[in-house]
Amino acid sequence: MPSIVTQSTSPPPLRIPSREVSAHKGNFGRVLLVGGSRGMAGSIALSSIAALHTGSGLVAAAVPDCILDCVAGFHPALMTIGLPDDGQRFSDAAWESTQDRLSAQAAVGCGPGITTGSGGAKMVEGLLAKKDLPLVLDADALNLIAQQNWFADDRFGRNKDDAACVLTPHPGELQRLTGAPASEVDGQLEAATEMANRLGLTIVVKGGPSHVVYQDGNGEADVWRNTTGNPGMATAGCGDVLTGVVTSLLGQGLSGPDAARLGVWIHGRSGDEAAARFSRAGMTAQQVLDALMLVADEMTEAANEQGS
Ligand SMILES: NC(=O)C1=CN([C@@H]2O[C@H](COP(=O)(O)OP(=O)(O)OC[C@H]3O[C@@H](n4cnc5c(N)ncnc54)[C@H](O)[C@@H]3O)[C@@H](O)[C@H]2O)[C@@H](O)CC1
Ligand SMILES: Nc1ncnc2c1ncn2[C@@H]1O[C@H](COP(=O)(O)OP(=O)(O)O)[C@@H](O)[C@H]1O
Ligand SMILES: [Mg+2]
Repeated sequence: MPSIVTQSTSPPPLRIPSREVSAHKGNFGRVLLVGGSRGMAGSIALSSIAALHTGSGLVAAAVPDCILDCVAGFHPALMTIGLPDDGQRFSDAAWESTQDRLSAQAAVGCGPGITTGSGGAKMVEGLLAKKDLPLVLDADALNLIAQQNWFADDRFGRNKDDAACVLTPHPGELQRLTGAPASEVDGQLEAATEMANRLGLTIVVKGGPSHVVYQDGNGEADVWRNTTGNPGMATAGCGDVLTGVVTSLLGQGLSGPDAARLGVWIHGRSGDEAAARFSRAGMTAQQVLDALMLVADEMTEAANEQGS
């Protein structure tokens, strides 16, 4: 088991450049969040709005057309793309309708609320195969990979010339992916380390605390332990928020390991701010989302550090 590097609660593990006075939306990336279904429209909305609060310039949610109006209603700045559905969730035609939009995206996040139907499976398989596209996979996208056993061989592995691919499983999803019991933290980190090394992925093992497992360039995986966050985040949708945060940071040009570590750190900071302003028992993913806009500048270098 590789040694674990524990992050200080402050400062963050890294910082992104402060914003130039002349900045425009294009400087901060256009990203796409793909998922949602009837009954789980909130998940993809949480991910998409989290990307906006993490600083993305442009964010669109690609959702089953049957929930488009619902998702669009969550935030006026969010753009929405209605994809073919079966009345509940993506139909098999959804992936074909998505492909020609991907070249414009700096990063894609997929999985929240997508369910494990065949339309979602075609979407996830297509995204996994697009190795030039920075990608975050969460929730049912991970459950589909487990069900289809897509990680049994190296077909979807990414080498150092490929774009980043970040997985964000909670322990239940990681158990489905690797067989390592959700109750055994060391076993799960070892399984994540094996997958990170074999497939060139960055893996966020979510929990209290979360860990990020990633290849550090000399071919061996490192394990990084986060120290922000609190049990108040054990509430529906907090993982969906993280998916949007990491997707946004990939879209702003960070590597997989950097986007995952900084994303987990700022996500936990938002959870801590939400707990302080409300309560651990009473906070929801909405408050974590709202707190994100309060702490987001903690990720950037002070202007004078930039000399601007
Ligand atoms: N408002 C919404 O639309 C929401 C939609 N969601 C979606 O619901 C779908 C299912 O996700 P869920 O995570 O709820 O369901 P899962 O079935 O994946 O996870 C729930 C089960 O996994 C295990 N598990 C989860 N976290 C664990 C931990 N930290 N330690 C040990 N075991 C753990 C437990 O057995 C738990 O009962 C996903 O697509 C997700 O995006 C959820 O994110 C909740 C909010
Ligand atoms: N006890 C805890 N301490 C710190 N963070 C936690 C704790 N419980 C849950 N979290 C965080 O909340 C999020 C839960 O993710 P997930 O289970 O995918 O939620 P959902 O799918 O409902 O959005 C993860 O980022 C996890 O690290
Ligand atoms: Mg989740």
